[in-house]
Amino acid sequence: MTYLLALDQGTSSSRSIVFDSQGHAVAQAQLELPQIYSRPGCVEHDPREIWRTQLTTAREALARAGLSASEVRALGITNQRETTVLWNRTTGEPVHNAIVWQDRRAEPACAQLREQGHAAAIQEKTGLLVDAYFSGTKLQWLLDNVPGARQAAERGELAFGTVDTWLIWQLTGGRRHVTDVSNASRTMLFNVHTNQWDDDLLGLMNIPRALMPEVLPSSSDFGRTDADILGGAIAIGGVAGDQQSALFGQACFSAGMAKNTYGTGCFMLMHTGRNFQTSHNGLLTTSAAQPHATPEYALEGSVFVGGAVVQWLRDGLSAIENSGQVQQLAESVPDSGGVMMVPAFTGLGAPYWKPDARGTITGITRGTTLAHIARAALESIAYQSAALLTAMSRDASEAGGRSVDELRVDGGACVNDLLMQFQADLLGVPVVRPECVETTALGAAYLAGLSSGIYRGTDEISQLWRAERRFHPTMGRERAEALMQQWEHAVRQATPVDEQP
Ligand SMILES: Nc1ncnc2c1ncn2[C@@H]1O[C@H](COP(=O)(O)OP(=O)(O)O)[C@@H](O)[C@H]1O
Ligand SMILES: O=P(O)(O)OC[C@H](O)CO
Repeated sequence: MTYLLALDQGTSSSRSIVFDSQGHAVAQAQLELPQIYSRPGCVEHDPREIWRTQLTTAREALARAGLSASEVRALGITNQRETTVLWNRTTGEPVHNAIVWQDRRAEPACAQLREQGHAAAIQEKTGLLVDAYFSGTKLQWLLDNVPGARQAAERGELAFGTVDTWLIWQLTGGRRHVTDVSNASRTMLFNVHTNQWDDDLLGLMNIPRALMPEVLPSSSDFGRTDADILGGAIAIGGVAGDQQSALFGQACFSAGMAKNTYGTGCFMLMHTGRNFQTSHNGLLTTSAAQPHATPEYALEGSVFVGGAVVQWLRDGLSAIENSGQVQQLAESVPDSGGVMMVPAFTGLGAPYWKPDARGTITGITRGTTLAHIARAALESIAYQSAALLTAMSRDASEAGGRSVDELRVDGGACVNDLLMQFQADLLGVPVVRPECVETTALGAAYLAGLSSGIYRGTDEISQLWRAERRFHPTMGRERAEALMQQWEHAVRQATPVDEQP
């Protein structure tokens, strides 16, 4: 049997999974990553902790699988995206904590870019809406605020990287400073048409080019691990940002194929093939994981509060003791009894982009019980995701592309059958849960398997993808559309008057 090791460095934890070449998880290990909330609106990670936790889990996963490094054909890396690390090339020491994707400190720099009228050109080149979410203005902040950083950067002494780049630097003992196109596409510094760093964008954000890593296709030679790190050298053959990696792990390789990950938030991506499509419906365009040098794209939308609404039922309302109980409670009533919940705890993300919206529960009557609220909470995950799919379908049809005919799902909350059935009902297309829901890590393993010759092409990977359960829509379209209208009405109620259209 041939094995692949996937490193999955997420926001809240570092995980490593050993897969066999058939895509079955053989062993895994996971460690939590400490979050550092230095000031309101700021979220940081210690880059050394990122490395320590990742390395520990990689060693543990290999030990649990009973494998030595020489029995692993290749290693793939997938990671939380946009999170920005800056370090000294000679000492390998970070000059500051990593600035995490959720961190809002770069908003003033983004406001300036918007006021100066650069938003349209940035969207055209990068596919992104100008926002503090992306790495470019985070890096600009570090150069402007860490004493001596700008001068050191101009002397070529520093290196910038997203988390993949930082991990590869560590794994190769500082010999490789590289990233892949899907991670580069989240920096707001990368031209997704030419697959090159963009000098105009680097100039706009005042970033010396000497800081930037080499960009490679997602399935490439990213170097070999130092022999003493994992007990032998392993080829690093695949790298992708976590959402693009999940799209790859779900075998969504062609236009119109889409996946939704139901974690703390929800991330929906639809492949658009080789067509770069600018969204007119509140979505981002991003580089898909690219096995070859040819650019491939996806539309992406994110929901800030997905499974987190279930955590709120558990921790905020004490309505359940663990997330698994939500289904039983919600199923104890036939429907939400007209209750609608909009979990805009931190505003609303795509496709609404309402930062000042706040959570609301509407439609409460004397007969409303906790079960109705639990059901409405669960349904809110599906409503938000349905709004994303509607936006994607609009974008696709405006561009004359293929619309989605099934939605592949993964992430912690996709185990909830009630949620998946309601999702299918709202969408009017089947929702399909694969046998392996570890699709993020699996995507990175597949990318590594391609470059190391285990798979001849993506067709072979498509053959390995297997559905565990298919949820077919059973609700009439009229009813589904009426429910979506009620949802949109509830969204307006959750939105401050000055943000309403
Ligand atoms: N049975 C369930 N029904 C609904 N939500 C669930 C269920 N089990 C877990 N969740 C939710 O899934 C989320 C965790 O999923 P996970 O993919 O591990 O998230 P992340 O990668 O964002 O940390 C939590 O928000 C949790 O509330
Ligand atoms: O680490 P996750 O799963 O929360 O994903 C983070 C995303 O990549 C942010 O864009």
